[in-house]
Amino acid sequence: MLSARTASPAASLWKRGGGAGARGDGCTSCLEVRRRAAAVAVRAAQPKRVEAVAMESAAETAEVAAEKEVAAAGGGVEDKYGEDRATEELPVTPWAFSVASGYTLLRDPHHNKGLAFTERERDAHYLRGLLPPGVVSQDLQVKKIMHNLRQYKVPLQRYVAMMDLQERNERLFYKLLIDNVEELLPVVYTPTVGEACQKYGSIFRRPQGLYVSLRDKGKVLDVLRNWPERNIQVIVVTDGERILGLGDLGCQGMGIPVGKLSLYTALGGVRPSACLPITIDVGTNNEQLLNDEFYIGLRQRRATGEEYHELMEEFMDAVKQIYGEKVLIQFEDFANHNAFDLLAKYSKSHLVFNDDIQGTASVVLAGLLSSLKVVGGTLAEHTYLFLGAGEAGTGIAELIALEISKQTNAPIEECRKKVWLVDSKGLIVNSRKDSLQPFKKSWAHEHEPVTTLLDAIESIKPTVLIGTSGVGRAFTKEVVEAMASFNERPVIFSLSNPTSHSECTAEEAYNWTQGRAVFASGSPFDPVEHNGKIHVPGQANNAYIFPGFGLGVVISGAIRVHEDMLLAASETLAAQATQENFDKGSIFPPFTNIRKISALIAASVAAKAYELGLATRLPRPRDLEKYAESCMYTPVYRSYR
Ligand SMILES: O=C([O-])CC(=O)C(=O)O
Ligand SMILES: [Mg+2]
Repeated sequence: MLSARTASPAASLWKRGGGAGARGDGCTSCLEVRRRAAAVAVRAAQPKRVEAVAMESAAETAEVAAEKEVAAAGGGVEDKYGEDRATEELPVTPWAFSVASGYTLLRDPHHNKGLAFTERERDAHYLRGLLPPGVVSQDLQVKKIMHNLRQYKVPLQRYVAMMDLQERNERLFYKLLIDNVEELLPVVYTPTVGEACQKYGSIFRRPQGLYVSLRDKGKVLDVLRNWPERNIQVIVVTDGERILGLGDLGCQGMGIPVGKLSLYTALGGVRPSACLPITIDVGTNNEQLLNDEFYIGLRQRRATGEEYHELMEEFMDAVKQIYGEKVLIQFEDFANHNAFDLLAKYSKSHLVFNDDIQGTASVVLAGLLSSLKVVGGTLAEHTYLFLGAGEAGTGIAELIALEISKQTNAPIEECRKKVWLVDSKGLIVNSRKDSLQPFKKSWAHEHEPVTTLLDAIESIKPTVLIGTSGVGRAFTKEVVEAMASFNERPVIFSLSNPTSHSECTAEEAYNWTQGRAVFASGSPFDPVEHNGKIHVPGQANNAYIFPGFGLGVVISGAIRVHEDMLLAASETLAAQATQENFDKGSIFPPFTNIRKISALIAASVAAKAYELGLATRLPRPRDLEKYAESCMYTPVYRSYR
């Protein structure tokens, strides 16, 4: 049993409960109390952590109390999902705890409210004098921080300010992000997160995720145990080898899992404490970083082959051992040569999802489905040409073929023939088949060799051109004009990230097609005026998909990801684009509606998981959309009375 210990001189006894967990009533709050009590007991088995645990569990109890309040007031109780799993898995033990208060509370980002602590809370939690007398609302705090952020002219300064806020006051960070999503997405996500990763060593303040390095081989389980949260639902993991289109950034790729998971919470409503960012450090081949005195990772060239795969295997086993089989593991920004193999290998034994292959595919398919409402025809009636045959290119190509097959009942091999890919050596054709990497082989169609993109366009005459090459400005004026010469409304997607790697800019796409292009990009572009008309380019970024997709997986307790779940997500997103969006030039709904969209995506993904027999959360909630919404984290402050 964990005895209550004072975490700091200012800590106070909050509540004591002998055997509360043993009570048999089944209300949600009680389940939550039992789960947390059990989690505390498990953590208490690690003696040196007792103090931190006492603080944490007690502070969490404030949330539990607030949840009870919300429930008593007739409001929804958030964070319902995941409780059953924890209560199932962890033993129930009598317990007692104390709460962090005073100075410690102000420095605990999960519970700090800064000047928003009320007079009563200041009295109850030894905060008098530690704060200036002014009491402000959370809305005013948001207003002030937005005002301050807008003073910064350099995007990286905004990024650092946002990270500082996340470290200082988590709920305020998420409130800011949710309330100002269109303005702040480019700060915490692409393009700024790319620059942040490049300079991560210099701007590094506090670790925001878990680092698993080659040095931890044989001890990965212990490393994972050091993470303070037990009830993890989503992990985003990278090995930093292909960060956006920026290449190998080694250990500094950590900015990506951190950014992706903050969107899981802000856009998809997964609790921050259920999210775990991880970077696997096997070295880097980036000479500049190896010679950078501020580099934070292992100073060695990348481990490959057996050494690499042994570490990955140990990691994947450890995750399953600690968090069970219902934790979603999102692979992010691995290089092609590992990404496909890892996905194929672990999709048989783990709940895995590759955002760059599957998430990007799902959002682009959604973009294509809604483009059809503008350009006409069916998916099968169009011809697709890709520049770039890596994770995104082949992932999107496969999902297009799958959807065509679903719509037409034609065999998938036939449907693939509608899709052509160009890589660094030219058009992927049959005569190259023997020398192609395995993931490219199914795209080697019968055609004479063609070496340039322009020649491929002239020969194939695609109606849709998609850039997934990572090569900035690869869609030249000639390329875009060629597309416009035989298409009334050429569909052109420049998907590479960050903005500097986009195959063409929004302005170029509209100018070179006399405003006729149906354009979308991976990173955001500002609206463009062409001949008096304002075009608002859509952002075909996987951020539309993965937060809702992950929520759907979590709330259904799915144990595997199936491609039909990706198709369901695409169709749901596509259905959200309205005529009003099309009139403005975008084939996507604005990000301002993203939480609603995420709930819809979650509901359709969960419905598919139930249909496929992959869901374990039973009974199936009757109204999945309402259920998804009720599960979503909201960042309003709890009251600590
Ligand atoms: O992070 C993004 O903006 C999209 C993505 O997954 C990538 O480019 O690798
Ligand atoms: Mg990515």
